[in-house]
Amino acid sequence: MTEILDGYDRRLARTATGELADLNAAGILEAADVHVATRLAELVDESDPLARVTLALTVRAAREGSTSMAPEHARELLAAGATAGDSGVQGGTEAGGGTARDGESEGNGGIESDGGIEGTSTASPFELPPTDAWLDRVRTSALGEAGVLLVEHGLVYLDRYHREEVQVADDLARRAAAPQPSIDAQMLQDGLDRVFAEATWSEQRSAVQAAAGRLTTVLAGGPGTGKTSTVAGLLTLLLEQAESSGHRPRIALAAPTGKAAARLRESVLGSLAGLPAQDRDRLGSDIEAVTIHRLLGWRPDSGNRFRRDRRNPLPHDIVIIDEASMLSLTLTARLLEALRPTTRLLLVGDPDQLASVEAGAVLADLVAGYGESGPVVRLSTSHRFGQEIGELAEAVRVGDADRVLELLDAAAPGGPVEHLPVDDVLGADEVLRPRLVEHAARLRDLALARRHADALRALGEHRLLCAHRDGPWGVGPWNDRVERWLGETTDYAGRQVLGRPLLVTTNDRGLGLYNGDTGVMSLREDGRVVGVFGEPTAPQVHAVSTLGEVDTAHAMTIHKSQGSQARSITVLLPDADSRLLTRELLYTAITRAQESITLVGSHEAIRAAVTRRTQRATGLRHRV
Ligand SMILES: Nc1ncnc2c1ncn2[C@@H]1O[C@H](COP(=O)(O)OP(=O)(O)OP(=O)(O)O)[C@@H](O)[C@H]1O
Repeated sequence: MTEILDGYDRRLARTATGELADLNAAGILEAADVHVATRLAELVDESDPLARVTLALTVRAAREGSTSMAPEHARELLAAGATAGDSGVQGGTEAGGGTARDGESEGNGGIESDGGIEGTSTASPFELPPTDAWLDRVRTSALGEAGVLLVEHGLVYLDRYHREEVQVADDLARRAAAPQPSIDAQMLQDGLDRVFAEATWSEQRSAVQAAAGRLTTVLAGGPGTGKTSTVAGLLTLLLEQAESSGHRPRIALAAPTGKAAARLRESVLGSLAGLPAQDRDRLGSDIEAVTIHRLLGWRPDSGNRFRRDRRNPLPHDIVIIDEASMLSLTLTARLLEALRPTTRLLLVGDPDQLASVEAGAVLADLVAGYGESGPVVRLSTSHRFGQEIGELAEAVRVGDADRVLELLDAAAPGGPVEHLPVDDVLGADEVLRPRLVEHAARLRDLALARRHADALRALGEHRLLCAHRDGPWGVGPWNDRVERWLGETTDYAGRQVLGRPLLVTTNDRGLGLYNGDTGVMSLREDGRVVGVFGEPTAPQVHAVSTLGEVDTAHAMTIHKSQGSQARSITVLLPDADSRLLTRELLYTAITRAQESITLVGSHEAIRAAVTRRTQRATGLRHRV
């Protein structure tokens, strides 16, 4: 959303001059974009204003999740800025739909404006030449000559992301060209007949068959399509293959977040439990899943480099990465370079979900780039949802807004799918208040009774999800509202401590708590207030004084909910013109629900969400 900033807005880069200052004042560039671009342009003595603007727009694109800048997006962005500037209207729409990212919903630097930003300055639209001439000028500019900016596939890259995209594509190509693992075909067939004996498992069976003979596999599928069952089946059959060689393969299970890693371990163990005894026992129960950062080994001197790399690769024979939709380009590059040439890699995830917080949309790119060929194996039948949620999720996934609205209109209140078609958020209070207060009160009662496992179980019963952090549809006000309602409804006045749902916002490896983990404030036997986290089967109890940064989580953002599920989900959708409202966001929210989903928002908001795609300019899909 393009905004006109007033002279006191913190988003203004005070030292900016010329065209960058104008674009900053028009709200097209943030102060950070201007600072980075100015510094890099100074380093190479760039004198061409067009090259400086291109650089700043490329920095902006990276901040918004793209690995490169697409000229047509930039053109639309500037045109929207000019419109906003001419009319002095605050908050024009961003044509071309820059990517709505976590940074905005999470940090929300006022994107959903809190009002009060006056149109006191005017946007000075920067005249862009025709695209070919523009890209030629970038190529021959000082920034282009110095390799700070690169032009390829009609996109403009910052050097780092270009390098990483090329590396990822090269590493994948090298792995595809290398000799593939040899397999005892008869043993594999016998194993598949045992593990996936019933006809309903044919998709998983084909997936394991394909993956068993490959160094790299991308296993793509929506929720409940049997991805974990495929992973469990593949692992046990690969272990069986290795038995005759006497070498037990080393296996790494990892995910981009700690929460997803913990869930991966639980679900692989759960899937193993359903296998015949001989296959279940082969893997054993001492499997561990870790974050990719931990797998690669943190380095205190670098946020982007790891102890494991080409010179010091991972010792594992099989590396499985779950929730691969959250993989950024940089992390993928680091992961691939840390694999030995003979290590099998299985990337598992749902390409239709929200992409990573950082630049890149690796899983979606690989699936789009390879199509149905190459290393991609797709699972398409969901075995988890009831029919209603499954149909709704599928209609959203394919972008059929009419069908989505038809399903919502036909849905009965109290059923697995529910729609509260309100324009004004307060219009939903009557339905939401009892639901939210009941859940919060139950958490509080269980905490008071010191029933930690039950409190964690109750946490997974319901979740309120928002697109934004702030504003009327945001997490902050809804957390406050639930606490106020709870205070009004019960004899607990003021802010509630016991039973307060918690969301961890930083990684604490010492405590084993990770960004995105959820827990409950509870009471220990000795009467101390503690935070309880983890699985109900094995609650982790930590004194409140030892906890790092935690937020209240009566409500949480859809971004933060990625990788987790709840029995029932309520989603607050913002106004139709919110740029965060995209198909990927709505799909991710709906697919968090195991048994029931309630969408709160107008028909226009739902239509806008289904039709607006997250647009990330990335070149990986053209390279693979
Ligand atoms: N082909 C199948 N036939 C019958 N049941 C299946 C099949 N595939 C999966 N299931 C069941 O569906 C449920 C979900 O499967 P699984 O956990 O493997 O899916 P998933 O894709 O990993 O889900 P998510 O990513 O949402 O966790 C499990 O209970 C599993 O036993």
